Amino acid sequence: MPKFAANLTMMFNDVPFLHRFEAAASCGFSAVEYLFPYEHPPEVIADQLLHSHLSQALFNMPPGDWHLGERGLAALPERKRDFRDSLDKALSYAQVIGSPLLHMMAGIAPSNDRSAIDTYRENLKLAAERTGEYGIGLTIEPINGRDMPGYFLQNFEQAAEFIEAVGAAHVKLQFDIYHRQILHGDVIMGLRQYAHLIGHIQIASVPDRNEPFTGELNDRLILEEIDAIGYKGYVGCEYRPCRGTQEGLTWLTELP
Ligand SMILES: O=C(O)[C@@H](O)C(=O)CO
Ligand SMILES: [Mg+2]
Repeated sequence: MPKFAANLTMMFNDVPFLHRFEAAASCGFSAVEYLFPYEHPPEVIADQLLHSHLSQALFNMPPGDWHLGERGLAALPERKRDFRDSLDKALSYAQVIGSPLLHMMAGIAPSNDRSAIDTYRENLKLAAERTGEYGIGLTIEPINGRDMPGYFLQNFEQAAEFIEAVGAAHVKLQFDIYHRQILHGDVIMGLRQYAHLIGHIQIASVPDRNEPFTGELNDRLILEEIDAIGYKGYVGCEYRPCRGTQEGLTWLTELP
């Protein structure tokens, strides 16, 4: 079976963010991910990781103003300056925290708009160069438009084209099984097709984004396939626990 990372944005929400590291470790996790660390100094987060003996799997670049509905800046032609600043901030956090991966969110923009596409390509190239200098991997993730209406990157094939056009080995696909199923279905074929591009995987039940093994997918087969394609990274548990996080972890403790 693959190794798992607790997603601290969605899991352990009964305690404040900085307490979730210890909570994850006490449930047996050896790694964590979350959307954004930026409300806390990176040194404080690095301390939490150290004290809880956890590795950082990944986090996202600053998304713009989340409360105003922004969901990333990479495809926004009028926000190129802000994108560069967000990249700088993410890199400085990733260095202190020790994150091997950064996820670049695209933002809300029409997927077929020429200027959004050109901006996204340009920003992806810039982010690839900068992360490369720091020895950090970069991911992009197709996200379904039901959860994130108007999100620019809603297609796995388009994501693969963007990655291949950059042609840098550290630029990878974030394969979120939940989004994949909602966007295209055919999860196992998707894992096989994009095995060479996958840099990070996340899992949740479909359609409710709860614990794996509670939705419409055969999660056992999917986890076996993740091993079969030779994926060695973490699988992020990016789901909203149905009741308590710890009580809902039987799917994980009962895995062979
Ligand atoms: O799937 C998701 O929603 C996340 O992985 C993310 O990065 C944006 O919310
Ligand atoms: Mg995800």
